[in-house]
Amino acid sequence: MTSITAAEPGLNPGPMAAAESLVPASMFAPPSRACGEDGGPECFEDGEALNGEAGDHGVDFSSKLALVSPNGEQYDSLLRQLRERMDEGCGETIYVVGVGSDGGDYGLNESDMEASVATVQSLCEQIEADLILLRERTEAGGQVRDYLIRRRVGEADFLEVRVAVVGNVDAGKSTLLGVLTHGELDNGRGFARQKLFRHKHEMESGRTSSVGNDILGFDQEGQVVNKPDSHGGSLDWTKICEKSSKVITFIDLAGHEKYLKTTVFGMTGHLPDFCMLMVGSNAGIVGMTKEHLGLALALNVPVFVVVTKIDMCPANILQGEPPMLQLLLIAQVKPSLVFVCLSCRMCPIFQISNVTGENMDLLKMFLNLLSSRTSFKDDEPAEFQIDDTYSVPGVGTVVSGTTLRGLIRLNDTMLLGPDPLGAFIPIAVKSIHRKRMPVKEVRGGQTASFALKKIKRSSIRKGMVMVSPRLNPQASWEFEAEILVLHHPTTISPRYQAMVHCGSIRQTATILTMNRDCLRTGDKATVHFRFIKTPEYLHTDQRLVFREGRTKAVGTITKLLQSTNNQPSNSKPPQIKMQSTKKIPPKREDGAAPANEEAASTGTVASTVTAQQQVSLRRNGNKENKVKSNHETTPSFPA
Ligand SMILES: Nc1nc2c(ncn2[C@@H]2O[C@H](COP(=O)(O)OP(=O)(O)OP(=O)(O)O)[C@@H](O)[C@H]2O)c(=O)[nH]1
Repeated sequence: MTSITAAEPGLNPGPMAAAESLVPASMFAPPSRACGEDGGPECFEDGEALNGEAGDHGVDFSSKLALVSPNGEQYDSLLRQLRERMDEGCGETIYVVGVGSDGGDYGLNESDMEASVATVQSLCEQIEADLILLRERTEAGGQVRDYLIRRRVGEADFLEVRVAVVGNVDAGKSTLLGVLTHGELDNGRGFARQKLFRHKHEMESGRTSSVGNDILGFDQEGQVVNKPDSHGGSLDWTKICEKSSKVITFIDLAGHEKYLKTTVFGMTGHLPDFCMLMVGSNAGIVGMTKEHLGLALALNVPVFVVVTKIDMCPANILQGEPPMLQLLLIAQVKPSLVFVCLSCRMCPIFQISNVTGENMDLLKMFLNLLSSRTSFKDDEPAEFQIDDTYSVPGVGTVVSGTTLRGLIRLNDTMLLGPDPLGAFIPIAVKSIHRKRMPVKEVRGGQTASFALKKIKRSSIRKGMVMVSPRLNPQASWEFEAEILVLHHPTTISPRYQAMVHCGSIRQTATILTMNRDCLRTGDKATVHFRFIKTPEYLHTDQRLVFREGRTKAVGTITKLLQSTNNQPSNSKPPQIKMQSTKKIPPKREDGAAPANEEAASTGTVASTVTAQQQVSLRRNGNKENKVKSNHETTPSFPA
C-alpha cells in the first residue's frame, strides 16, 4: 500500500484528515474529487498510483473505462504498470475499478464493471497474484470496487510487515496484542496480556520490560489464521506461517520510562515498517506518548494511532480525543521533522475496546493492508543486522535479526563483524529459521535466525552484521552526522558523551568536534562522533538517535571517517585471540574469490580483542538473553 508514508523533512504540515470515518476512504481510493481545490492532482496520490496518469505507457489510465476492453498494446502497458506497482508495494497494490482522474463521474455500469474486473483478473494471472475484493460502493456513474492485489507466495513463504507497538504504560498495548493474536477478548483486569508476558516480574507487575514479538497471520482472503492451542494457550508459529500469506510481527515495546532504552532499541534495531501508537482513552495523551511519537517521527517510521478502552470512556470525552491527537501530531512537528502519515496527509486513528471488541475488525482489516517498506532485489549483496544472540543446546550459537537487503541461502559464507578491532570473519550459515520455520533462504525485509558454525556466542554482540563478502565491509570508529537536538537541559559541547542508537547498534559515542561552539535544544549541527568501545558497521544516510537521560538528539549519518586510532577509550592494548576457531575458507556468493584475499588464503581469523572487551562482551551476551517464552523470536532449532 502506498498510502502510508512519512514525508521528507522540510515539508509543511498539511491538514490532518478529518476523523469522522475510522477507516479513511482514501486508504483505498481517492475521494470523489481530488483532495480539494488546493490539493490538486499531486494530492491525488492514490488515484495516480491506482489507475495511472493520462497517456502513461500509451494508455489513457485517467479514464475510468481504461480497463473495459484494452487492445493488445494497452493490455501490455497495463501489465507493465501493474508490475511496477507490485514492485513498489513489495508484492501488493490496491486497485480501484471504476474511478478515473479525468474529472468524469465515478462508477461503472454492470457490464463495464464486469469487463474491467475480467481484465484485472487476467492481469493478475499473468503476474501470479490474487485479486481480493475489499469493498464496493455506488457513485454517480455506477459501481466502484476496491481490490487488493497480492502476489501469491509459496507454501513456506509469506509477506512480512513489522509493526512497533508503543504508547504510555497501561495504554493497553500488551492487551491489544493478546486480543489480536489469541482471538480472545480481555476482561479489563489484565487477562489478555498474561499470554504475552515473558518474565516472571512482568506477570507480577503487569509491566512490559523487554522487546517482545508476537505474530498475526492473515490468509489470502484477509482472515486471521491465529489459533491458540486449547491447552497452554500458546501459538504455533509454524502453523500460522504455513497458513498465512501475510504475517504481521508486532514488536511489543515497554511503556514505562525506565525501559525507554529498550524501547528505543526496539524502534531502531527491529526496523519497524510502521509504528502503532497506543493511547488509553481513560488517560489521554500522557507520560511517554509524546516521547514515543517523537521517536517514530525522528526515525521516519509512519505512525497510526489506536485509542483503547473506549468501553470505559464517556462519549463526549472520546469525541475530543482524535482532534486532540491531531493537534498533538501537528504541535509535535518541528519544521525539520514534519510528519505526514498517510497520503493526503492522514494519520489513521482507530478507537477500539479490548473488552467489547468494538472496531477490532476495522483494525484487523487495516493491518492486513499494510505493506513492508523494504523492497527487495535478488542481485544486491546481502546484509543482515544482528539484534540478539542465543546459545541453543545441540545447535550452538544462533543469531537473530533482520535481513536488510539481498538474499541469504543455507550454507552461504558471510562475513561476520566487526569484532573489537574492526575485522570481519568468514562464517558459514548452517541453518536458517524464519518465524521458527526452517527455510532455505531469506530475503531483504525479512527477519530470521541463523545457526552459525564454530563461533562462540560471546564473540557476537548486538549491532554486528553478517554481510556478503562482495561488500568488502569496513568498520568505522568515527563518523559525521547532521543532528538536531530535541532536548537538552543546558548545552552540549565537544567531549560530550551519549548513547548512539543506529539500527541495532547501541554504543556510547563521544562528540569530538562540531561546526558550532555548543548546542542547545532545537539546534542543528554537523557533528563528528567517535565510538568509545568498538568500531561499527555503518552506512551514510542511516538515521540515528543520540540520547543520555533526558537529552535527545536525532540525526542522519553523512560521512564515515577513517581513523588511525584503533584503540577503545581507556583500554589496554589488544591481547586475546578472537574466539572463532575453525578455518573456514571464505567463499563468495558467486563462487569467485573473496574480497578479503588474506582471509581467503589463510582461512584464519586474525582478529584479537582486549581482555576487558571479552569480559564486557560476555557480560552483555548473558545479560541480554534471559528466559524467553514462546511468543518471542527465540529460535526453536531442532536439537
Ligand atoms: N476496560 C478496558 N480495559 C483495558 C482495555 N485495554 C486494556 N485494558 C486493561 O488495561 C490494563 C493495562 O493494559 P496493558 O495491556 O498491560 O497496558 P500496556 O500498555 O501494555 O502497559 P505496559 O506493558 O506497562 O507498557 C490491563 O488491566 C488491561 O486489562 C480496554 O480496551 N478496555
